[in-house]
Amino acid sequence: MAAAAGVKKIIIDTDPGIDDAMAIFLALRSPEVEVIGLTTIYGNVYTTLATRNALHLLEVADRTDIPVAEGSHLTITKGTKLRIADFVHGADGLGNQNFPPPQGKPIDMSAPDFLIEQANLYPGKVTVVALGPLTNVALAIQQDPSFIKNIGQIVLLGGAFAVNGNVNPAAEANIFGDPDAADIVFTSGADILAVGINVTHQVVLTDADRDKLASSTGIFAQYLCKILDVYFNYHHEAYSTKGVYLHDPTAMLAAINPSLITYTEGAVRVQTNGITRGLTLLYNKQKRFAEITEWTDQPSVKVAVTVDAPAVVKLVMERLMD
Ligand SMILES: O=c1[nH]cnc2c1ncn2[C@@H]1O[C@H](CO)[C@@H](O)[C@H]1O
Repeated sequence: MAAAAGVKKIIIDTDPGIDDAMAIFLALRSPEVEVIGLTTIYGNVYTTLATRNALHLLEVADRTDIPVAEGSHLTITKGTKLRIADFVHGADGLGNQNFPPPQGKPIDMSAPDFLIEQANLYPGKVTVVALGPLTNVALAIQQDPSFIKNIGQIVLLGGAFAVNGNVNPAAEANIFGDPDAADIVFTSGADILAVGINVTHQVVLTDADRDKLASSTGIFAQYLCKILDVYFNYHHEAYSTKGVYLHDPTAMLAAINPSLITYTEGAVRVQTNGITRGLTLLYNKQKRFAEITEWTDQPSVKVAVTVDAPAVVKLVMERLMD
């Protein structure tokens, strides 16, 4: 599909994942962006299954023209003990539906190499929307010193800024998945917008919204209603909210239309060990500390603070029911 001028090119780094599936479909239904690739990562599922699910979702959407590049199977420190959130998304990552295996295959290039290639090809024009742990993005930063200047923006779903996490009171799942990678990304100097669960927990798709989705004949609405049960059940058990949090769709819409959120700026560091491993801490730079520390001269990133939640839910509903 040829892209019109002014359309933002995006690469979705993803661990599908039920809310990832929603975010991917949302991007495919958004005229403001052109999805130029998916890269895969562990998180909600292992990387091999994330790749399979990414290919499957593109087949459901009839968009097999979009390449899928497989990402890292290990953390950036070569850790093999991964925390996989199959209890949120089902063993298959997509609501235990036993979908047939996809026909397609990933391209013959790793996710970090694909990110670097596309950033070089369209300098300043590509947005990475990172919906899982940040290993692939950190590897791209390490492998190519010009990546941080060639990449347009990195919009990431991650962190719990001044609120409790969702893995434990300290940490949000994507940052907890690879805290070392997250710290590399936050301190890289790239143009970064972090959308944390302090924001996404304000965006709830209610049981009534789901019923409305179910009444739509749109292919995405029909497909999502099949896989959403597991995600709703998990939320009913784990939270007292009457509905599910729209983490990945909110980050996707923040990338598509930044006016849906407001943000603050400052340096972000990630705790990489101890009981607060995965904690994200924002330094607002309002005090000039005399002492030289790990915070001194760190670049500023954008951290989302408010969201127009009704507008986000409305867009999600409209575009997925279309
Ligand atoms: O309770 C949870 N534990 C682990 N992962 C979760 C939980 N809830 C949602 N997610 C997944 O992690 C990201 C947001 O942190 C989202 O991508 C969501 O799918």
